[in-house]
Amino acid sequence: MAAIAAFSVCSPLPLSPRPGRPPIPPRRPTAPANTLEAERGVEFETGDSFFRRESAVGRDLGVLSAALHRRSLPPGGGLRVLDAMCGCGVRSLRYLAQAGAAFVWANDASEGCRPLILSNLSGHPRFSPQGDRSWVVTHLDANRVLAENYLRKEFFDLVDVDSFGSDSSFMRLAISTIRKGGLLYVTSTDGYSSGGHRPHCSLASYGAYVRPMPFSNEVGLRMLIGGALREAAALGYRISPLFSFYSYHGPVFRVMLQVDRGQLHEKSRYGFISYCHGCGNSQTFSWEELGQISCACRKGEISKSVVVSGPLWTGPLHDVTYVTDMLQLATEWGWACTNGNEVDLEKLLNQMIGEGDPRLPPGYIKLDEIASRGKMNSPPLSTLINTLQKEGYVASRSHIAPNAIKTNCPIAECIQFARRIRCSTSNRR
Ligand SMILES: C[S@@+](CC[C@H](N)C(=O)[O-])C[C@H]1O[C@@H](n2cnc3c(N)ncnc32)[C@H](O)[C@@H]1O
Repeated sequence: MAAIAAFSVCSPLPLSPRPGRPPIPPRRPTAPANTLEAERGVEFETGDSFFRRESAVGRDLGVLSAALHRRSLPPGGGLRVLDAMCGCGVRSLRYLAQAGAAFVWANDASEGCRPLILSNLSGHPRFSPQGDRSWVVTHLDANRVLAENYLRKEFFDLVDVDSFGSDSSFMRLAISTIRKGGLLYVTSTDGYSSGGHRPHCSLASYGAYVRPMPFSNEVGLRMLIGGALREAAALGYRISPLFSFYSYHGPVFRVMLQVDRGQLHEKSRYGFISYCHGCGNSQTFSWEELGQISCACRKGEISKSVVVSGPLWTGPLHDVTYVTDMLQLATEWGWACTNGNEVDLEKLLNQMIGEGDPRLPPGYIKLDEIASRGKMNSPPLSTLINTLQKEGYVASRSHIAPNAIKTNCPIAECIQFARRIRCSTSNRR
């Protein structure tokens, strides 16, 4: 920390706005032409920056969360956002224009993005009527921006770290820079680690030894939450996932976490997931139970096809009440319906509400797996879900895999139900 402190003394970073400073009209620098984009009515240029149109839904979800958080702040407390890897600045712009942020710090290591970011933000006043700065743009390593704000005790309500690869090297400082009860929005594109193909890398980055499992993309989200939880605990904080989002464009794993002081209330939500390649069942284990598995394994009582990954987050992927509020806001804003290239947020958020049921264990089963294990054609997904629910099980779709179900019904019984559905359909023909 001493080295960081010394660094910050000679920092060229803008400090907090000085009271009474008069507003300076923004200068509009020139941005590269022909790269105009629009998201939910907000226009911006992308130039040569790293920009993915497919990430618009991740930005929509971030903006909805930021707006909900702004509503929860005490009167007079404006929303402060740190967009640590802003690219062309689209998120910063949307946090200002759509979520009503009072202040956004837009940072990207690439100085080449500067004209673009300035141009995109220039439509938004740089100073509030009270003379407070509304946004600043810097080009530093994300960790340095986080460290300098932390050292100056300048905290944020939302820190957005939209990184390439693993986000784990930014996690500690990002958590430290968040106001009590604030939000951390993190992204990882490390699909190899979540797929179980690099267990030593997942161990190094997230503290989890991950083995190949059929629901590896859900494991990726759980690995990300588990890694954040571990870092937070070391700093004396606890985190709770508000929503988790996987997108196959990348692939990209995003989680929105609420950060609070103190220990995790529910310790049983951090443990191990086992999967049996032989029978298809999965199970969760606490630290204590893991000891029993390895003991049983040594005695040859557990099939060799069982793999165990962890420790990971084993609790719900989403907070159902929170996602319901997001859906309500999306509906209020007219974002719930699909519009051209935009993702159908209503469908996505409803799927998240279904799969956030705390009674659902981690993992999902693809219909193909049910069909292949039962040696039959796949039953219709919605019919199987309805049947399982009528039989008293919890069942929902997964936003991660469109042809999969999440259920607390053991796979052998699922196959029986699927077989009955198939038989009754063919009898009706
Ligand atoms: C995935 S892109 C960001 C995209 C942007 N958030 C959006 O929604 O369009 C990641 C960005 O991080 C920047 N970057 C990479 N490493 C960085 C670091 N260590 N610190 C700050 N920025 C970094 C890159 O220049 C790149 O623009």
